[in-house]
Amino acid sequence: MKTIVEIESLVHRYPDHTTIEFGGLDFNIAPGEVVALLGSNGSGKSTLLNHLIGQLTPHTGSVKVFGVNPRKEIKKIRHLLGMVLQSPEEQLLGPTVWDDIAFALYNAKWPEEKIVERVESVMADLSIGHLHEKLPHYLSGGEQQKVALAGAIVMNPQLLILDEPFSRLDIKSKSALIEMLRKINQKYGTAILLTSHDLSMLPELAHKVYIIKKGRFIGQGKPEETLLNIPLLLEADLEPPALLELVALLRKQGVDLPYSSKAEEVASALLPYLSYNRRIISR
Ligand SMILES: Nc1ncnc2c1ncn2[C@@H]1O[C@H](COP(=O)(O)OP(=O)(O)OP(=O)(O)O)[C@@H](O)[C@H]1O
Repeated sequence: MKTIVEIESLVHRYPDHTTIEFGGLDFNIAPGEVVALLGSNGSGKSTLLNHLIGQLTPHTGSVKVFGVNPRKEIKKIRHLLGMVLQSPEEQLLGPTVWDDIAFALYNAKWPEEKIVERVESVMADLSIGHLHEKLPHYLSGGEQQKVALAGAIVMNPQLLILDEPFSRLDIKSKSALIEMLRKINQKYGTAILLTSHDLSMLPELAHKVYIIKKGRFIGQGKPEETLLNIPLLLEADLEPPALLELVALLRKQGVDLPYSSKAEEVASALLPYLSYNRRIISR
């Protein structure tokens, strides 16, 4: 299968000699794939993302993104990448929200009317149209995250890299972001790599999940397999979402439940079992 991201025997060494050896299962991303990288604090997620965008130099091993070494040739692939890193406020450089989001389009010399059309459509998708005159510096954390995301998707990247995209968002904004990422993925075939500790949001979004522990990829698969593998999640110090844990436990007891992070779906699959038992008890 064609891949757009590959790493091989990657070892990173920070100046203080903290060393992360990425290993275990192969890590790769195919065009149009939505990949969630899950791991506890310090497991190496941000380090890996920084290698993919050419911010770090491998101690040994290699990284390929769209077939090139991002550390050496980022200019060749920069237009294919959109990213929001862990401190989105550091990415917001325009004097106003509107300028910030439009920045890459002006740089790419888009005609003015196309720029206005595109920026307005992205702002509407993220429900941030009301912020257009605001100074990015004075936005709330969640608003900054959305503005940085708008700046990342405005050029229709082929790979969107998101470090903890849900961390500052309230529940309504999280669901809206999931919806939007799904839309971008389906409409434009944009591949997405995101990191998260919050597993409850992923079942509806990710095509593939990697579980990382201290640089080692210890699990990989479809979310419905990986996120129901409770021992694997616990081994990686990840908190299994309560509903998925319940589904996994009841499935082991032979109860036929769907893989879902929606309580209503699990509840309606459970109801027939409950009414069957109630009939037995009342006899
Ligand atoms: N600049 C640095 N200098 C030295 N060590 C670092 C540096 N940045 C990260 N590390 C160390 O590298 C390891 C991996 O860090 P990384 O930030 O990649 O983890 P993470 O999985 O993204 O964690 P989190 O979920 O907390 O963001 C940690 O042990 C961290 O202390």
